[in-house]
Amino acid sequence: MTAFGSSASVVSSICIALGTLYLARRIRTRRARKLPPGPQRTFILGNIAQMPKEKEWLTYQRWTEEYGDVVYLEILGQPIIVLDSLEAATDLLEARGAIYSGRPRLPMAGDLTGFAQGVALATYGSRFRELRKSMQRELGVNMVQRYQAIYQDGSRQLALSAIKASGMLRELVVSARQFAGFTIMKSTYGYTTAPKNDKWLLATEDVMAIFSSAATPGRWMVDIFPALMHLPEWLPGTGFKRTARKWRQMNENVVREPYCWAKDNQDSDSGQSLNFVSSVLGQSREGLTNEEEDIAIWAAGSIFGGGADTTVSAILTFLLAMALSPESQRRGQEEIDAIIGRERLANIADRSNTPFVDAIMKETLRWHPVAPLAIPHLLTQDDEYRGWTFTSGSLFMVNLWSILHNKDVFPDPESFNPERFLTGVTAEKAIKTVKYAFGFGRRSCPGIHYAEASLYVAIATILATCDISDPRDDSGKPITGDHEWQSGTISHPRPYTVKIKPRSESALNLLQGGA
Ligand code: HEM
Repeated sequence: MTAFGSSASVVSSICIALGTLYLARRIRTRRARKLPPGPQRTFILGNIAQMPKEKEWLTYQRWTEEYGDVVYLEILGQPIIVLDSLEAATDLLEARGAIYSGRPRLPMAGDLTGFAQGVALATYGSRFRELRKSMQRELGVNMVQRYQAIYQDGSRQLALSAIKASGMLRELVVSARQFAGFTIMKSTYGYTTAPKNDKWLLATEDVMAIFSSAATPGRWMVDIFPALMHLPEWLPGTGFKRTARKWRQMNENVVREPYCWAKDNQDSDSGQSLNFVSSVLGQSREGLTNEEEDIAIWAAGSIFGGGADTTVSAILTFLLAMALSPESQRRGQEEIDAIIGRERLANIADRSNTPFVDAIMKETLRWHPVAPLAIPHLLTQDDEYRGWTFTSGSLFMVNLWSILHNKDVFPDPESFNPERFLTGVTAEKAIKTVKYAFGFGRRSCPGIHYAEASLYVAIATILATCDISDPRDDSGKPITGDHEWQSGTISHPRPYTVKIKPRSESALNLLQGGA
């Protein structure tokens, strides 16, 4: 698929010429300002050639050692500032959240394909606030307790399918996806996904692949020259508009269809009252206005968008960590045996009584953060910081990976060590810092309580019932220490296998019989 047809028209040539002049002017203006240090830039292209293609977090961390914790980059005139310390990230994204909470505008993915209707790419403004309010009301720490039975059901299925997937490369990922899909679709819409090839999960996977293509940096000319968005579709070279129209329809379908299903089924046996949509609908006797319904549809859709891939990544990181760290696994199992016993499976309330298992979850989120660079924040007003001037429209990336591998807070950061949250002089600081795995300020993850509750139940269920061992990479070689993680906003471990066996016959019975 091409982003911009090969018959690149006169129109695009004019746009490129005008755009280039515009960029050159912007760059000249900016040169007069005091900017943070960063790698040497070239005229117009800026730092394009130096931008890392994989394990970006390591390159940014290396640049920090050279230039300091605030690094300035520029691509085609777009300022990008990398924040590599907790101090800089909280100073700007939290303390000055009122002006550091925008999101980059992605004309292809956001405007044309419609992803900016969801929370993660929404422009910072009144609609965004309504979306966040709806999510925060329904996903608060107490509200997620109502999904208890769903987390438990999903976790039993996850443990059983992980046992079946033992030693297999692809099936483990399928099990983790099924867990995320089941828990989210059930708690958001009351819909029970099919054990295999569920129509909505398949459609959602297609739409997530569309998002990856639509949001690929540099792929779409319209992302560089947003004015192209307004060209009519009949003009040669505007194939991207037809592609976007088709994609938009698919995107709208995956958020609207389950919502309509939930609405129709909320009083029947299959649609439970304990789901996000029925709860939102239940708050209004007269029915929702069109605006309220739009918020409900996209807030619900954002749960899948924000929660599915992140959960998969965390589960895969946890299983690998357990295979690589048998001592942590054994201590987690012993704690569960002693506190919860072998007669039932874990629930959310057990979390406060099982500090080591809770620490395994925290360490999973720290050891390799699900979103190592979070999602870029956009500055919406000129600002000054430590004597530097940042212009409105600058993008701010936080190197979460680096913050969560800071040796002063997390000594020996490469090793998986849940103990760091329980004892030692840095434990308190470690607990405070690890919450930033969910991002910063007004854009921090609204699913934090949901994610922690579902991950805790899944981790505790697997530890209680399974033994995990023998990690191998995709070529069958044993993994002994280092393993690689893939690039992307959501980063997964590179494909691997582990052996997963039931701990005992009674553990298997518990999984098969339900708690
Ligand atoms: C292990 C699980 C998860 C992790 C580590 C995680 C982490 C993050 C991070 C780092 C961000 C970006 C924050 C920023 O820009 O400063 C984010 C945003 C977001 N997350 Fe999560 N997340 C997880 C699970 C979830 C779940 C379960 C949901 C839904 C229930 C969710 C919904 C969202 C949404 C909607 C956003 C966009 C927020 C906005 O732009 O205002 N996430 N998440």
